[in-house]
Amino acid sequence: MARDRAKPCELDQEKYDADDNVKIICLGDSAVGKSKLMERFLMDGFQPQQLSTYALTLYKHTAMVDGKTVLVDFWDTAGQERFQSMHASYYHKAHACIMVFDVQRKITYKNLSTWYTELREFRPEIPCVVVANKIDDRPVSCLLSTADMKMTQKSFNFARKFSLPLYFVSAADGTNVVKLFNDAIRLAVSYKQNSRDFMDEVLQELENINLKQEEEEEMPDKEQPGRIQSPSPS
Ligand SMILES: Nc1nc2c(ncn2[C@@H]2O[C@H](COP(=O)(O)OP(=O)(O)OP(=O)(O)O)[C@@H](O)[C@H]2O)c(=O)[nH]1
Ligand SMILES: [Mg+2]
Repeated sequence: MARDRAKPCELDQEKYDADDNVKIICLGDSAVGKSKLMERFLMDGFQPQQLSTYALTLYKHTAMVDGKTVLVDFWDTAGQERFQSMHASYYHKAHACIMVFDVQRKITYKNLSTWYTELREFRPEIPCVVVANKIDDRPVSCLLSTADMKMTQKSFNFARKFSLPLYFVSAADGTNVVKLFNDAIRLAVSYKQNSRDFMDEVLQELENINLKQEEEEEMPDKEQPGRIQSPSPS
């Protein structure tokens, strides 16, 4: 964020030149590591201080997808109970969702179903990925042992139940973070390009009408068909 704030002009230029833009939202209980994951991806850093997101932080990122510039808005919100039912505008026109839980705290895994139900109320069709964060806290070899693998599959079968991709990541050491975010961006772009979501079409239509009106207001002298033009002095 700080980086983007320091270069507002460049950002505007990028926005102007971008081939596309997408919105990706992040959901999950408080302290699962939503903000730290964004920090790791966007700034390649990790400050282990314990600051909860107050209400909403918007991170802007430019990505290249198949040779095209894509502007990505990452929306990060507080997962605290007092905010647990998100305002509808948080979901508004989102193209993908990253849903995070903490492998150390079972309750954050259990609460995924509440987050998922709310997500689907507002965005029934957008791609959603499930993220098991903080795998650095437990030995990775443990996750890979046969016995533990069974436990992992059994206890984390939420993703399988809803056919959602599952990523084991660590914001602290960076494991899988770049892959997670790059995949999420691709899913968002592909959803935006291919979706036949009715609400999206209606909203796009309204936006086009507004743009047309704005253009007409900006160009009042534009030649109107059938209008009589006074001869210009030669
Ligand atoms: N060990 C370890 N700690 C992590 C990891 N990711 C986050 N944390 C720690 O978990 C705590 C919460 O991280 P945040 O990113 O602030 O959590 P959040 O989901 O944004 O929380 P809210 O803003 O309250 O919703 C911090 O103390 C982080 O240092 C990780 O991958 N490994
Ligand atoms: Mg946060």
